[in-house]
Amino acid sequence: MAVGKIIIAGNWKMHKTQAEALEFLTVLKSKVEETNETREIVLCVPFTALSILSKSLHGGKVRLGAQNVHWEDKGAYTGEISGPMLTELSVDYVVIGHSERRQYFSETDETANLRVITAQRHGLTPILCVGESKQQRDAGEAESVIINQLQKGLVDVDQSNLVIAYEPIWAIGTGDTCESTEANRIIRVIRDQLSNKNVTIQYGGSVKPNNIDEIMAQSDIDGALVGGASLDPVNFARIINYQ
Ligand SMILES: O=C(CO)COP(=O)(O)O
Repeated sequence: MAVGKIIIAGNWKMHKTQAEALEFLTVLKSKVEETNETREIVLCVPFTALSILSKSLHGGKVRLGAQNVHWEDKGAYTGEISGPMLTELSVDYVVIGHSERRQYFSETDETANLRVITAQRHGLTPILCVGESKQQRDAGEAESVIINQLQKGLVDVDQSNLVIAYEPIWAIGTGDTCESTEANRIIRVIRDQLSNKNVTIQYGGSVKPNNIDEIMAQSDIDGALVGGASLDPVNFARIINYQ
């Protein structure tokens, strides 16, 4: 059904060597040849796989994404990566503010905001991740947490080049998917916060071949950000080719 452009993105997190990435791509390409052009396919891969995939994807229907970008173009920031380093490799998307970055690497709404603005300055499309923890949900705070993340994360952001991913933390990597109707309800809450109502808003958290059809049948869900199930090309292709 979808409101914004449909984008199905795989977030490989810290998985796959270059050799494994190429092997994956060979299988995936063969399975998405017939995929409708209105569905954008994105692979958000480790930095080390960007170069080789960039060469193999050239001109194809699969787009490349990174998993982070720093707000400075260069400098003494050990372990970080800059916008020009990504655009040189034909990267189009970048995941920002993922809950794993927030939880394990002290990423904040303020740094996520700087990264989103920087991504846009370089012509990259940021995929800003928001979502509540189990504790926050149980306390009835899901909406207020997400609204706060959006208000801080979207300061001075151009909403004409933006993707939001709603990823409830308790549903990530747990097999515990958020009910699709509930994901749709929260995504409407997110859309209400935006000035551009056509922003692509994805759902992420235990998306699998057996639940994607129901998720994508919802009125406001414009795609998925897929973790574990995007590591297998057959599973990921089934998700891309949802009914
Ligand atoms: O974090 C996610 C995507 O960014 C979701 O991960 P899973 O699909 O493994 O739950």
